[in-house]
Amino acid sequence: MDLEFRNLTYTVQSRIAKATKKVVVKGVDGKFTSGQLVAIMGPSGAGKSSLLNIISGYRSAGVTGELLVNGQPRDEHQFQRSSCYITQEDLLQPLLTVREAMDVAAKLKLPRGTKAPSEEILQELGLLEHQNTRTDSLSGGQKKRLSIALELVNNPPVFFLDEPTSGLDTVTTTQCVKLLKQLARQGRTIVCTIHQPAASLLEFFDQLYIIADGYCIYQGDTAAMVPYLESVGMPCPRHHNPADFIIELTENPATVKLLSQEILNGKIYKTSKIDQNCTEPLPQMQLKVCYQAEDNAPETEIMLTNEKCVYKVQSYSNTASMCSLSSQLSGINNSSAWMKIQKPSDYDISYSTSYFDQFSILLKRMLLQISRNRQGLWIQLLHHLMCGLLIGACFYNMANDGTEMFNHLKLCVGIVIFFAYTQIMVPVLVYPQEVKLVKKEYFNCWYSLTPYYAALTVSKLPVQLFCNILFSTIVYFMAGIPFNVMRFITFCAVGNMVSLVSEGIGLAIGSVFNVTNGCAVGPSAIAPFLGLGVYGFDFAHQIPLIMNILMKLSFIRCGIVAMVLTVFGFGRQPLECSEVFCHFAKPNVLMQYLDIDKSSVWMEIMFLLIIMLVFRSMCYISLRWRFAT
Ligand SMILES: Nc1ncnc2c1ncn2[C@@H]1O[C@H](COP(=O)(O)OP(=O)(O)OP(=O)(O)O)[C@@H](O)[C@H]1O
Repeated sequence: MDLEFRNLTYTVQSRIAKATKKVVVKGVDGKFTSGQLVAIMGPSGAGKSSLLNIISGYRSAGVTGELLVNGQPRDEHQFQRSSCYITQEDLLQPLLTVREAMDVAAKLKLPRGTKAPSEEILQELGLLEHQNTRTDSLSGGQKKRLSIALELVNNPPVFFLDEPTSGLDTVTTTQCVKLLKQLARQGRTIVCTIHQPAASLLEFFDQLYIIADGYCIYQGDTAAMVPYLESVGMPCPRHHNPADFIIELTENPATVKLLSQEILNGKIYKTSKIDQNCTEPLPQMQLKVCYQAEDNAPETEIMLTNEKCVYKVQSYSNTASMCSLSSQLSGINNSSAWMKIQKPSDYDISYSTSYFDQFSILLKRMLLQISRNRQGLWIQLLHHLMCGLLIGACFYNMANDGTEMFNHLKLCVGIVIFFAYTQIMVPVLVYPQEVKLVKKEYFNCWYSLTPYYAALTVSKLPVQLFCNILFSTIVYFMAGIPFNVMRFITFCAVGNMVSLVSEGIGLAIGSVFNVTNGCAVGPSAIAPFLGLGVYGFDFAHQIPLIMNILMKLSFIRCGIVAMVLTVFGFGRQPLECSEVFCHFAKPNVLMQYLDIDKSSVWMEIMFLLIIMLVFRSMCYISLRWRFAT
């Protein structure tokens, strides 16, 4: 696939000062041809990653200009299916072995029943002997190769890599670039950003695209760069690394301007080969092209090129004959091109697997990861056990004492606050990192967001429900709440609902913000709900209307009301009274006093359900929004 971009501009807006705009990429042109290993180079902050993100489609907000594939305006969805983006950070699913990660990628990316080429790819990339190693135990170079291997599963023709050699030693860097060269030689377009490569490494790249201060200052064959610099009066000294030299030149803004003008900001391609334009097919070069379309491949690409000119099939419909004459071909100015033969019936830009398959594959993967996170499981279990015992001990055998009305309330409030605070912290702290990984997989068309989100929600339930029920059971029996099947079930259900709402808030925060100080953000997010929840028990008659409405939105209030109604409802007998008179011995007196006697536990649970759906929808929408930009 040939990639082309014209007049590409990328503008970012400061989040703090909205009026401040910065143009990061400034109206550049360029073309990356298939079968070539292309390096985007430039000094730090020049706009390399930004350019790569734009061309790959990883970033679309603030971008203007034209993006073309094989000379045609590109369809972003289709392009995403045929390209992949490998981030600078090695984003790999933790707690899986190399082989498991490959198998999951193959199941998600290939249609059901297709033989996964995992073993061949691992062999080719030198990872077969590490197939049983966990991804988090791999070395930097191995992680990079695994990132490439995962994307190779469905054999995309275009690879984008952001700084694939960063953090690697010289030997590993060379191995990595050699691998990329090999992939390019197999017919793929490989584009990567790279910091000043050593002279020996530079030779591996076929094409260089050099950017400085958002302008293109060189585009062309690697071998043509030194002669070009010489031709503009900037000869590279002998024994000097040309990559270092051109980067050094960018220190002077006037030189950047001059070089950018010379290359017409990327409109010109400098080549070391014989440069000859071919606009018409040459009759004497009539040739017959025969080919065999691969059965499983939705499309087959054939490049026709010789030293002088390159041809492309303009339109080709008769796939049955598998042959074509060069009279059907027409030359394209000054560029190499691909002959693209599509099998219309196989042409499909949707996912390779159904939503249900994606959901079940992702669910299995998540459950496997959860089950392997032994430390996390033990911490969660012990936390619920210890807190249950502690709260149970504080309110030991008080639940049936008519003289202890305020303790009854404290018990209900304490349980709700425990669930609210416990569940918000984990997603706030952990989810931002997961979002980056999910964005990579989503962008590379492994799966759709809906099955992912459904799997995420379901996968957390078993452990969460088990721990919550364990906590509720301990507190229920230690506090001495009289046993009643419905009361016990509702008691556990209310706790679980509060915990699910709280987790939803945590996910919504984690999906929007990359919070480094999540320990502060989690409690702060709960605080307004807590304030409104407690305010709601200020004997509601005197509460202004607006506060009345606001406090009804507090899930903590809903949780406390539901908990009180559960503990004192379901036909609860009058409490024991050890004194002459206990004002609150009859449960309905307490409920009247709290002004919740007309409330229904089922209504409160329904409110909790609605609030939970609102926050979980917010998380889903924010993920969609983040992934779309
Ligand atoms: N979202 C953004 N908001 C503000 N500035 C941005 C944003 N994205 C990029 N920039 C700015 O644009 C410039 C180019 O950034 P980019 O990351 O593309 O550079 P780079 O060439 O890849 O640098 P490096 O090699 O150091 O990674 C930098 O000055 C950066 O601060």
